[in-house]
Amino acid sequence: MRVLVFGENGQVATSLRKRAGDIDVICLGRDQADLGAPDMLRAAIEATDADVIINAAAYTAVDKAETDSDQAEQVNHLAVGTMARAAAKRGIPFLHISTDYVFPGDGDQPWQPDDETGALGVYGATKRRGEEAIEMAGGVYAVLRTSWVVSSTGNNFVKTMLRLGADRDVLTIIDDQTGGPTAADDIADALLTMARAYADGRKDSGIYHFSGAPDCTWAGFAAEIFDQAGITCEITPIPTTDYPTPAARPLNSRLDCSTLETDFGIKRPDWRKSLVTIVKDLT
Ligand SMILES: NC(=O)C1=CN([C@@H]2O[C@H](COP(=O)(O)OP(=O)(O)OC[C@H]3O[C@@H](n4cnc5c(N)ncnc54)[C@H](OP(=O)(O)O)[C@@H]3O)[C@@H](O)[C@H]2O)C=CC1
Ligand SMILES: Cc1cn([C@H]2C[C@H](O)[C@@H](COP(=O)(O)OP(=O)(O)O[C@H]3O[C@@H](C)C(=O)[C@@H](O)[C@H]3O)O2)c(=O)[nH]c1=O
Ligand SMILES: [Mg+2]
Repeated sequence: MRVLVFGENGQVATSLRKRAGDIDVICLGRDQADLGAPDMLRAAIEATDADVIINAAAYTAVDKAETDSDQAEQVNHLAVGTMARAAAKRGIPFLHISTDYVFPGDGDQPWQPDDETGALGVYGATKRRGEEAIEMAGGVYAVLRTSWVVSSTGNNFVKTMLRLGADRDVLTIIDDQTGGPTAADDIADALLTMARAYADGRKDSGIYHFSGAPDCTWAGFAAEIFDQAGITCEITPIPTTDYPTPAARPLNSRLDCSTLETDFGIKRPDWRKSLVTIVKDLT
């Protein structure tokens, strides 16, 4: 089985190669497939002999997107539509990754895949338009919404905490945003399981949720990171209102992941176990 991946150096693309096993995973970097160049995307899909396509490339700089919205729109929406239409034309199933930031974050109930969206910022809004473009393309697809992605490569909260925690005696960390930290390796495993089902003939399309368990706040996440890394750094829990950022973030990022288990047998992984490997790699 062969999988064509858009994205090469990101957290999830790196994990897809690492976790491929006997699956032939071919990653296209910016030089081979720039998401700003629709012709390159169409040409790559027209030429591929892959059984499944996964898009692991995205504009993920949440705050920067507020002032760089044209670029975020191109990468997270327009390019995704181009890929999905080209995949539909070839009859190749298209797997895509989206985010908890498509939701407004009110309430305290886990979001269901068919709940009404309402992004608070440009990043989330462009990611939602990308999902809609896939739904409209008419092919076989699955969108996997995940949250709080961490790994031993790329930029993420674990790396930031290991860096800041080593330097400071005290850190103020948001304690009223709740969600599920998710290891890129676990996302890769989920996507490869899904890819296998589609390569084996699955025809049902849909949006699914996938995040690590248990849900926690960023302060709770930081505490576990410091604990595992043996870092002594006091955490002062703060409300979001004390941490102003260009983009607003959802307070409630809990994702109900049950349909992924029903349809694909994929359970929520314990992020604390996946974190052990990441902390080991980074320390
Ligand atoms: N990070 C997170 O916390 C979360 C991420 N997600 C989603 O998961 C998916 C994977 O995210 P993650 O692996 O963390 O992302 P990263 O930011 O680690 O990687 C994004 C990748 O996209 C590539 N990319 C960006 N712009 C372009 C472009 N114009 N042309 C080609 N490639 C481009 C980057 O390439 P280069 O290396 O060359 O810059 C990079 O390899 C994304 O869809 C994201 O929205 C969902 C929830 C949380
Ligand atoms: C560095 C730092 C961050 N924080 C907070 C800010 C923020 O709410 C939270 C996490 O910081 P980040 O910069 O990692 O947040 P952010 O980049 O918004 O993370 C998001 O990225 C996109 C791509 C997604 O799709 C989301 O699921 C989510 O993972 O921690 C503190 O409270 N104190 C600190 O010292
Ligand atoms: Mg970030």
